[in-house]
Amino acid sequence: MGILEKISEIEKEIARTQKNKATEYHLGLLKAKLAKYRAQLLEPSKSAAGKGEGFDVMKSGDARVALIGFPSVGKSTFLSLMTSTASEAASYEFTTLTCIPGVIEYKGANIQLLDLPGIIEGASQGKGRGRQVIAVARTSDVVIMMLDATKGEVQRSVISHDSTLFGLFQIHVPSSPPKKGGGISFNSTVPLTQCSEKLVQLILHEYKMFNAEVLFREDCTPDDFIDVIVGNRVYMPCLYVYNKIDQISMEEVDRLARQPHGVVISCGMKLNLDFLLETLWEYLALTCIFTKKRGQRPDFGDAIILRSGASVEHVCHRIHRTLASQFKYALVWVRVGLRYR
Ligand SMILES: Nc1nc2c(ncn2[C@@H]2O[C@H](COP(=O)(O)OP(=O)(O)OP(=O)(O)O)[C@@H](O)[C@H]2O)c(=O)[nH]1
Ligand SMILES: [K+]
Ligand SMILES: [Mg+2]
Repeated sequence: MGILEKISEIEKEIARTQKNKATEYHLGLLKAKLAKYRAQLLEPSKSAAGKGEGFDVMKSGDARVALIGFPSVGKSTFLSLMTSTASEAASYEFTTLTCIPGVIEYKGANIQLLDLPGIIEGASQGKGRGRQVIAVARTSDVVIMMLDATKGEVQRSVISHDSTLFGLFQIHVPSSPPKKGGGISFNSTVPLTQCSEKLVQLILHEYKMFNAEVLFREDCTPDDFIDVIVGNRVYMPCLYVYNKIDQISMEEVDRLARQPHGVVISCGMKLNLDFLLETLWEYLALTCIFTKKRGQRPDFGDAIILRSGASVEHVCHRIHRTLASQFKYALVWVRVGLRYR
């Protein structure tokens, strides 16, 4: 049986199992299995055949942004508008079938923008090109979720609540090998209403973990616990962009513009694109370093652009590869802004 079938079998079994105290362990076990298979789906396949063809785009520039969304929301139109690359746009779904890179030049930075095929419900389970799209999205610094403003509400809720993009927000890290001896110790600092020692043991055994110290500091659900085991959830900065606002009323535009992490635009009428760039820039949280010669004003036209968290050593490497080894000290001035996340 293939993984997809196994997943669907388990999902069916979960659906037909009544939820009560007596079935709690059984359900927990099923969910653990389900999560395990899903994680397998998201791992790159062993055989190179059929894997990611047309999706392996080299990283370039200072940052990478992936365009994710349902078919025909205007992803390719957006890429063609913002970069000098043309990506075919048309009124039928699945116009784009591979990953198409372009470059946005903004504030002296080169931001690589990736156009991708439309995703459909069930993408993370391998439907359509879902797996490849998600794999590319995970390599980016910010994800733009593009939505059709005329269907914005529905699309956004599907994207964020359905398991469609489960994998996008979760980076799989293999668990460390078990320590010799020990077994499983179980403790909690709060009363647990949803997980029990037995259930935790079952879940851990399912993941072949026989030695572990488990401490609950919150009243977690079995799903929360599984998330912790499968890997650390890493949430990527994500901007919801409602395109095609030329098709909806002003009241509706106003309402969408107030959605959290939301920006409204129209590619067709070139509306609000500057604000989108400004917001994207904020989400990228890049650090701009300007150099200055002694006694002269800094050259604000020419920035060294680094990801946040970069060190002085990184700056040295960007100036000259031998600079770091001869480096003695640096004078650093910092410009602070109020609008930082
Ligand atoms: N009215 C309106 N139509 C738009 C806008 N932006 C794009 N479109 C149209 O929407 C249709 C789909 O655009 P695409 O850019 O192909 O959409 P896509 O998301 O790349 O589609 P797939 O590659 O098939 O997933 C085209 O007919 C575009 O002309 C907009 O702001 N307003
Ligand atoms: K299209
Ligand atoms: Mg397209």
